[in-house]
Amino acid sequence: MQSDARKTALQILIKIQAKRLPLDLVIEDFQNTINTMDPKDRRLMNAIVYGVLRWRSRLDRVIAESSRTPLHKIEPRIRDILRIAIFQIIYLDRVPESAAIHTAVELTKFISSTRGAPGFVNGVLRNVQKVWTKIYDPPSETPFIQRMAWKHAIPEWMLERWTARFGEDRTEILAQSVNRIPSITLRVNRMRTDMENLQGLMDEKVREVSPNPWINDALDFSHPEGAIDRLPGFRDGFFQIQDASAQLAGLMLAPRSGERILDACAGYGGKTGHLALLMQNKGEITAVDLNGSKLMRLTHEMQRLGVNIVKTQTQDLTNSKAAMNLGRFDRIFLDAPCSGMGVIRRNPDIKWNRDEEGLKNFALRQSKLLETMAALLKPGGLMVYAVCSTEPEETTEVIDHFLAHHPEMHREAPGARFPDQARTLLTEKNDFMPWQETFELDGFFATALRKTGRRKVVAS
Ligand SMILES: C[S@@+](CC[C@H](N)C(=O)[O-])C[C@H]1O[C@@H](n2cnc3c(N)ncnc32)[C@H](O)[C@@H]1O
Repeated sequence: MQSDARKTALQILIKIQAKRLPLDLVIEDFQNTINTMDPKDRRLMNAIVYGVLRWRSRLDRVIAESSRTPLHKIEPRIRDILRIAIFQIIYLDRVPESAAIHTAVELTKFISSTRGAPGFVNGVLRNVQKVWTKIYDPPSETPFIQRMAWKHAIPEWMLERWTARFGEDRTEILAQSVNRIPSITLRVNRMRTDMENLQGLMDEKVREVSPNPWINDALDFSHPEGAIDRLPGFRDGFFQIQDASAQLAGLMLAPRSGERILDACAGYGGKTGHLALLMQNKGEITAVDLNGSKLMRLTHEMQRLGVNIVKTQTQDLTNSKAAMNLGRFDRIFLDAPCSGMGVIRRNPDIKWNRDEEGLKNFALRQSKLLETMAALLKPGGLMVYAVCSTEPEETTEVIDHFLAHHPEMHREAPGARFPDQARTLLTEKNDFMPWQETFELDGFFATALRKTGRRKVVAS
């Protein structure tokens, strides 16, 4: 019988590759299967999926060196099986080489009807041990960009733009950091419990639990014993998982009890839960997303947290006319869809699913969303524009372009709710822009924009 861990890992990798779908969405699709796995299998499955995506181009180099068939001519599903096996041989000490090869051959029989496929996989993998140590690291004379791409498994186009912006030294640190496995951060639900109680509950089920240095009411931890929803206090709504960067962006909006808030692009409700907490569950939050099934999950999430001030609406917010049906808001959080290039360490598929053209398309969509938000914000109101990226197209350039066309909107420094210790993460213009390589935070961008008056219509 084929091990569930490897089979599920393979199915996830095939789906990501074939449909260019984001890892988190694909994992969602497999959640029922994952929930039935025992913790050991689930850990192995996670290690394989994330490991293969993290090191993909390096693993492919080993395949190319070990196979007589050129890499691009190998059937994509067989390529994924080879990547899974090579990842185990190189990175997972606990898996003997023979087991990695045997399970790869079994997987091949399971998914391929091509007669020679199992023999081909067996033959390639028998060569791996001989070749991988010779070619895994680049020769020292390799030019910088190619050396970084080889060593850290990062596409050259990303390294080129980072090197042009930051120089070689910082790019190297950034390249290393995107492959580090980050700790997980949770936000304590103060309506249900407190830090001390939750830390006590967590202590036995996770490792390295400690208060997050940037923000109050947040705990960092690693190596959860099982799935997050099995951790103590989860079912009781004691916490929500959310990186400190995203929490700091929520504090920039600083919503108050009784206000009318729009959570635009609300997704599964990470920000919604935080905003409701800041409002002490008093007032009204309208959570909007293009994806209705995400909003259904958001509704369950709010029930779990004990939040009852949220109503949801499935809507395309790039259509500013249609959005007027939502009414006007005191504050708006726009968590815009983006490349996610600040969170590669959590979503390593982003390395292989993005290109420069795509950044321009994101920027166009972000600009349209900002236009809608400008119309929905009450005079005197505040909005926060946020993306989990630090690429200029999606951050400063989008905002500078927007402000040039909206004299009624102004950047504003975060208010008193923003923690003092995090002010070092603000730029000269008061944009919040932490760097993942320096601060152990997700790469992020958020800016607060105040609407100071009505927009003047200029006669042409
Ligand atoms: C960055 S994610 C939101 C994450 C969420 N706010 C959270 O904290 O968990 C961006 C969201 O924008 C949604 N989206 C994309 N295009 C949209 C549009 N035109 N109108 C409304 N929502 C959109 C996506 O479905 C996705 O859920």
